Amino acid sequence: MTVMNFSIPRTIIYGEGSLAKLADLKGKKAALVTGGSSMKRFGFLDQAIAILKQGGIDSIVIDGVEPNPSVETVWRGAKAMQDFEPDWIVAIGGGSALDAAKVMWCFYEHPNLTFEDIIPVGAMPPLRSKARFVAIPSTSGTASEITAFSVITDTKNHIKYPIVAADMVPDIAILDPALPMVMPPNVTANTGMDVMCHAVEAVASIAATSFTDPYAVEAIKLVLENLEKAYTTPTDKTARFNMHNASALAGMAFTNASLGLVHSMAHKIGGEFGVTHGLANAIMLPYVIDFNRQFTDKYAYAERLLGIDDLAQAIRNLNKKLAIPSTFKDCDEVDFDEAKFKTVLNRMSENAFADPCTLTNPGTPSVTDVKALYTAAYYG
Ligand SMILES: NC(=O)c1ccc[n+]([C@@H]2O[C@H](COP(=O)([O-])OP(=O)(O)OC[C@H]3O[C@@H](n4cnc5c(N)ncnc54)[C@H](O)[C@@H]3O)[C@@H](O)[C@H]2O)c1
Ligand SMILES: CCCCCCO
Ligand SMILES: [Fe+2]
Repeated sequence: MTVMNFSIPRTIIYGEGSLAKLADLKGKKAALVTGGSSMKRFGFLDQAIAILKQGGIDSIVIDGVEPNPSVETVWRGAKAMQDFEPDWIVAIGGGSALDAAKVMWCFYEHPNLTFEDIIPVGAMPPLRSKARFVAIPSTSGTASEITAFSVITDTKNHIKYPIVAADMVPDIAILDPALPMVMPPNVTANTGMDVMCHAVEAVASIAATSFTDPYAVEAIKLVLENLEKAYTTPTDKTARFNMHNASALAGMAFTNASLGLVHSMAHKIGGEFGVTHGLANAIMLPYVIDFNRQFTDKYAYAERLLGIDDLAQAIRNLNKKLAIPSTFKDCDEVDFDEAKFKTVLNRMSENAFADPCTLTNPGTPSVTDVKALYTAAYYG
């Protein structure tokens, strides 16, 4: 029997009003990292600055983190941290902001590293010699507030790299449902289906254990019961609270069990076309479940526990209620030009095959299998 590890943040603070707990941080200086538009617009960024000040902590803001954050953005933030020398890093926003902040933190603590140095799984050197990390998610969600992962895009080769390092698990996660409550319906839908995908892929993962399955199955249950409500009634506090917790629960599962082929493929089609991560996951998830059934009975395990007949069909039904298209061809979020799709298909399939998430897929696909799955998800 091999030695296993199960790690999650030391402290997870959740529920209405939990943002105020920032006042309990002990320290002198904090660097706040955010995308900036929604957190500024809805006042959460100013609230965080004021609460930190109450606790005696001065802060700077590193904003402008873009969706699918780039290496350039990470270096810009790391430089600002090297100049300010914070003892806390407070990331507030969506997964893009939280992910960018994690790698900024790494380059703040290790300024001589290159991005290529940290691409190999587990290659990042230890963190926390200069700062500790608080993550405050505004989407429900990528669960970057829980995970040992960060996804950064190399704009030179259009590849999204999942960076994997245990030290990147935040010290504190603050799950205040007031933040995701202001998400517009399309962001609610896309990020909510990312939660579903995290949970389903974690259950089917070859690294799934009795430590991870309970979190993953509970997350699937909460998404099935709450996502449509959060989408149709954005101010429903119970639905937002349950979705925000579902995101973190799924995160506790997949930060330890990792994911599978859907995420590998979502990373690479995201790098090529810029499609939103959760939307790409939502479109592809049913196709990959149908493909993976030949390798695993874990979908049937989850169906029995949840009392549902066909998980892939339940996901197709939920996608429809969330106005998520069943194919990339019908997806109007980005221009999925057919000629470009055909041109990049081979490269995208090879890159997805090489993505770390493929390692824990319940079965090993061939590059031809990946191409066939992209094609099925493109045309239907
Ligand atoms: N680290 C991990 O474990 C992990 C897991 C899954 C995905 N990811 C990565 O996370 C990124 C996606 O993050 P995301 O899905 O949270 O989206 P995001 O951070 O890219 O944000 C999407 C959009 O929603 C807006 N937004 C965010 N919160 C909002 C709110 N409360 N109200 C209104 N608008 C809001 C943002 O400004 C942005 O325009 C991708 O790069 C993906 O690869 C990381
Ligand atoms: C190896 C796990 C990487 C997780 C990335 C989530 O998009
Ligand atoms: Fe994801």
